[in-house]
Amino acid sequence: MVELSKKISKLVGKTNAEYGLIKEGDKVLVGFSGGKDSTTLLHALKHLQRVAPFKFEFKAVTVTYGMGEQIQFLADHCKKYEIEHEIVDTEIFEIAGEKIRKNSSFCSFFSRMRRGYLYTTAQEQGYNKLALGHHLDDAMESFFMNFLYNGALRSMPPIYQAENGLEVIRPLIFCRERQLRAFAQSNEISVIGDEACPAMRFDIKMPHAREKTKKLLEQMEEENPQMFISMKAAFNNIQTSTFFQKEFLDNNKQD
Ligand SMILES: Nc1ncnc2c1ncn2[C@@H]1O[C@H](COP(=O)(O)OP(=O)(O)OP(=O)(O)O)[C@@H](O)[C@H]1O
Repeated sequence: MVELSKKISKLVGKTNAEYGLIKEGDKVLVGFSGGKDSTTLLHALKHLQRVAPFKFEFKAVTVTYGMGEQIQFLADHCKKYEIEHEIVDTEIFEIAGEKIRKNSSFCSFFSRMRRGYLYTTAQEQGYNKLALGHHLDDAMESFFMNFLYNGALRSMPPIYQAENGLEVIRPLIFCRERQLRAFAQSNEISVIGDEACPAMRFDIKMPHAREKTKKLLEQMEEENPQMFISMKAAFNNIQTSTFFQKEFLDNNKQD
């Protein structure tokens, strides 16, 4: 059996209760890339199944891109830990090559297409939730990328509804990336590397904005080790009437 740290299991249980992520009778499809995040997610859900006072089922699904990925070890991992697993083979790589050039849009194309396959698989097989392995560092990176490069204040919610009614959930959203890395290392679980997009396994560089944002956050945290605590609190303390957007300023009174 794997050792899940108390910190991770507590955080996942708390997040689950606070946001109503998984409930009695849910059927949850788990996006399993084989990276440290989704691998931890599988084991966190396995643990939740053992300790939660409600029953739910889940299955891991790996989407391949038609890039000759070697993923037998993912199937082996799931078999070893008695986790149901399915591989959905696609030709995303070929379609991407035809549609876009080798630049940063490659990564968002991959992720949109992959999400599409996961939504369809969930819908076709009667799953009502899709769980993804995003964590707090992902949410903060996404916030800063949108803030600094895309002109939007947006991040990654713990739960949202996709167009087809499927609920997408992020049980690890309050875990730090380093906790997930430590989980994989201490259990000697082999995982796929941390590339921000599958194309990077080949000859495509990490998108400029993402790379810059990651570095920026690292530097900021070195100077202010409490930074993530404050940022997490800020995400729960959104004062919309202090910005420039007109619809939030109607009848705006401030002390
Ligand atoms: N090929 C895939 N098949 C199924 N689900 C995937 C796949 N790739 C990513 N996902 C899901 O989407 C989430 C976010 O993907 P992303 O590539 O941004 O994360 P990541 O940091 O590489 O995570 P991980 O460490 O789990 O690979 C993953 O945690 C996982 O749940």
